Amino acid sequence: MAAPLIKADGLTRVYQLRRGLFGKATPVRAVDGVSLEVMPGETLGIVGESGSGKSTLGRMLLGIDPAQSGTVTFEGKPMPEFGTAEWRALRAKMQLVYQDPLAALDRRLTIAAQIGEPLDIHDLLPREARAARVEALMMDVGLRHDQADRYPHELSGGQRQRAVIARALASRPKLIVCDEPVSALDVSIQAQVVNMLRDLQEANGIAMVFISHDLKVVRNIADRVAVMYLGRIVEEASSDVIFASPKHPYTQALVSSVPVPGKPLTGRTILQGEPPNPANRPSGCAFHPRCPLATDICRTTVPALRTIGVQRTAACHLVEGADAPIAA
Ligand SMILES: Nc1ncnc2c1ncn2[C@@H]1O[C@H](COP(=O)(O)OP(=O)(O)OP(=O)(O)O)[C@@H](O)[C@H]1O
Repeated sequence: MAAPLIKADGLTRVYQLRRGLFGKATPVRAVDGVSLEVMPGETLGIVGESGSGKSTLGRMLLGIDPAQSGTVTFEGKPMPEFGTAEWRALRAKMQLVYQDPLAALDRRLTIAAQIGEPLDIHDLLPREARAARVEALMMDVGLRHDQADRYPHELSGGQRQRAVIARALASRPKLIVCDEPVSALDVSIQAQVVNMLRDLQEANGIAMVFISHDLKVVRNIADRVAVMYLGRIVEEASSDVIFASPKHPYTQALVSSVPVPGKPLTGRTILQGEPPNPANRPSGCAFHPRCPLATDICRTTVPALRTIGVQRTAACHLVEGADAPIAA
């Protein structure tokens, strides 16, 4: 079997949340013992409500946010420490695209200059070949030739994100982490940008971690989906399995809120209660205060992430058909 491109083992990140200048610091476990793998060319969707730790996990995978414990390996080697020469060299192979293209772009540089930046930083192409590569990248993402000399503020939000994606592709990365890449865009163009990303990722065999709170978008792009709740993965399976037969009550609630064209929204499971506060983690299963099925064990005992059948893992006491717990 092929080896994973990137592998995370037991990743944990704790922030100290301080209220006011002299307030007592409260530890927030933004990411709590997360393990995952992404195969070359595969797209892993990461979903969950705001504050579930998706962005922190994405940054940790790229080595931008350090782990308190746990490891990341890329192509079988440990992730070098952030900021070192080894880490910078590896950045050509792993890119980040996040929500706000205006913040990601330098407003004083033209679009063509910025798309070509990685080629210069990593010294990837002779000067003569650079212009042609930038032009090809612009075409790939659907930008016009005459937009090369424009500045970011002269483009629409969608065009800016296309430029950011072209820049991310310039160094021929093996992995792109996309953190809510279309959430800030007009709904009418979200699908276009997602379809373009999927086509480019498939054509170039790039692995992708696609972070989003929007399950409609994830369904359209991910091969596999990991569902996060309060810093932990609570269910993971292929996209088909997650959307056709979610097992964890949290996943069921998320999936049932996704509209399916031509189907009325009946039988929906509405998520009860407040979104969770990571600084105040409930005992037992962190989802139990909102879970319609919670029993005594859910209030007292943290459920282990277990394999369910052959294709799925889930962390829920009530899911049946479970095999042995996965080793922590
Ligand atoms: N730099 C930081 N300092 C302190 N706490 C942080 C920091 N970054 C994130 N957190 C906290 O960690 C938790 C997880 O945040 P994170 O942004 O990773 O979640 P998310 O699922 O991506 O949410 P969103 O979609 O709102 O960005 C939150 O409670 C957040 O407040």
